[in-house]
Amino acid sequence: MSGHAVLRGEGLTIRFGGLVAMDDVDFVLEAGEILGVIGPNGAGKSTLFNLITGLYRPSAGKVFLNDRPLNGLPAHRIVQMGVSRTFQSSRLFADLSVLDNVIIGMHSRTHSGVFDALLRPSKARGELQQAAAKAGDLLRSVSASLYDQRERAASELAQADRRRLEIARALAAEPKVLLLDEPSSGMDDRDTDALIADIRGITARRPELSIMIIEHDMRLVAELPHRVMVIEYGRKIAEGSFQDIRNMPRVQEAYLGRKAAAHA
Ligand SMILES: Nc1ncnc2c1ncn2[C@@H]1O[C@H](COP(=O)(O)OP(=O)(O)OP(=O)(O)O)[C@@H](O)[C@H]1O
Repeated sequence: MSGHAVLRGEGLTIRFGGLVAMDDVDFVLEAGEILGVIGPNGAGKSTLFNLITGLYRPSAGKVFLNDRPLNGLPAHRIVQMGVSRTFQSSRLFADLSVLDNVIIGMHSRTHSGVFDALLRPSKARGELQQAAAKAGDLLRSVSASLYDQRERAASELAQADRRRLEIARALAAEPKVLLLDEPSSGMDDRDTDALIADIRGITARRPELSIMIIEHDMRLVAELPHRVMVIEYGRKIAEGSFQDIRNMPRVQEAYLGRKAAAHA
């Protein structure tokens, strides 16, 4: 890690009617860092990602990418600037091939549009061929088994491979920051171990990539993130190494309830 803040949130707040889903949250993500985001169901974790990626506009507060404010920018512009994400529920194009799903993830980096396709088809075709080669390389670098399945429709993949493909597609936009929303959901222990190894492989090849990862699987949270922040009722209640935060009474209460934590 470089100590340089790539992504920063200041005083992030959002209200939905009477509900304060995010309440004055500050965070910093350093270059090359993996930051875990944990908290009970409904705590506001996905809301945080939605605020960062421009799907939600904060009621107050700001997000900066390398000191440039992201507030008010449309979601596609934020992807172009270097923040990409996966979603809790699959957003893959189910009928398209694995390779085509990755090529679509690259579209913010390819320059031919509809007019090029109509008026300068050879240019568009050339770009597409390059994109296919690049998408193949990317798939291979994320997972050899995904690469072997590159011609299959996304809908035919096993659940764990779909999750891998979502990560590959998000990486296709060549992000500086990757946001992973519960990547291990629906996975058994074996798949989760493979996912941990995949993410390690990704960061080994891209040491500057910064990752925020929302997770419920504590094995993954214990192994991957350098630092973990804990959210409850839209507020940040703790931050530190997994070893530090796991024993904090405040964190145990959030997960177990006050009485149970006292007996834990
Ligand atoms: N668009 C919205 N309109 C109204 N309420 C919303 C909206 N988005 C989120 N919320 C509310 O904000 C709160 C936080 O939701 P969020 O999905 O961020 O929680 P979470 O921590 O990601 O939960 P989980 O772990 O179950 O995925 C919840 O009470 C949710 O109902």
